[in-house]
Parts: sequence; C-alpha cells; structure tokens
Amino acid sequence: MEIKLLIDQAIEARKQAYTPYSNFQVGAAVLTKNSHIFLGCNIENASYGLTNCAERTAIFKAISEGEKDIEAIVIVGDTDGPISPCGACRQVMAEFCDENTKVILTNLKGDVVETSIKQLLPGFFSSKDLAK
Ligand SMILES: O=c1ccn([C@H]2C[C@H](O)[C@@H](CO)O2)c(=O)[nH]1
Ligand SMILES: [Zn+2]
Repeated sequence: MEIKLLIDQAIEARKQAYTPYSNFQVGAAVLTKNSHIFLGCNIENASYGLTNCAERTAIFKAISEGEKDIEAIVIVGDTDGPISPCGACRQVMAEFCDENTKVILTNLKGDVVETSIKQLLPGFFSSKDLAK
C-alpha cells in the first residue's frame, strides 16, 4: 500500500468533516495490517468538548470492525506545517499503535513527516501500567 494513496484518501475523508464551530477540517486514514482502510473526519458538537477528532473517528471505526492492528495512520489538515494531533488523540493512538506503526502527519501543501507514537507521546500511560 502506497502511503501516497493513503494520504489521498485522508484528504478525501477530510471533505466529510462536520465543523460549524471551528471551520477547521481534518481527515484521517487508517491502514490495518489486514490491508483494510478506515477513514475519519472531525465531528464537532454544540457542546464543544464532545468533538471527535478525525484520527479518533478513523481508529474507532477500525476497532469497531474488529481491526486492531494498525500499520499506518495518516492525519491531514490545512496547517502551515504537518498537522500535530491533540493530546487525547495521542493517548488513543498509544492504545492501538505499536512502535512499528507509521504515523504520518501532513497538510494540504504536501508537507509530510513520518513519526511514531513513542515520539508523539513519550512515556504514555498504557495497559502495562495497570498490571500488578
Ligand atoms: O489532529 C487534529 C487536530 C484537530 N482536529 C480537530 C478538532 C476540532 O474539530 C478542530 C479544531 O481543533 O480540528 C482534529 O480532528 N485532529
Ligand atoms: Zn485529537
């Protein structure tokens, strides 16, 4: 699977964003190890805090279809540099991304960085911390 194609899909998914409050549209595409793609957009709410970010939408779609192994995730917004996911999304990514998961941050200008959950959220809380 070409990352370029995954980016194109995230850009397409961004068009579905529901953003009457911020007018800031974000798209995301998750590629699972089974080669399935799940798309997401941000979905806002009049009660602002209930907003769901694009990357969480895409991840939750994948998980709810039984696809927990994520090969790559692309996030795209109309930002100056590659988009930077919020803290809540970083923690959700930490739950389902491993050190090999490609996290690709990009924008409409074509700036692309490939990073990892470890870089985005060092020392994240995980299920390991729950074990006695
Ligand atoms: O990585 C990001 C950053 C922001 N947003 C959304 C949340 C909100 O709807 C809007 C402005 O913060 O952008 C995302 O979906 N993903
Ligand atoms: Zn977020």
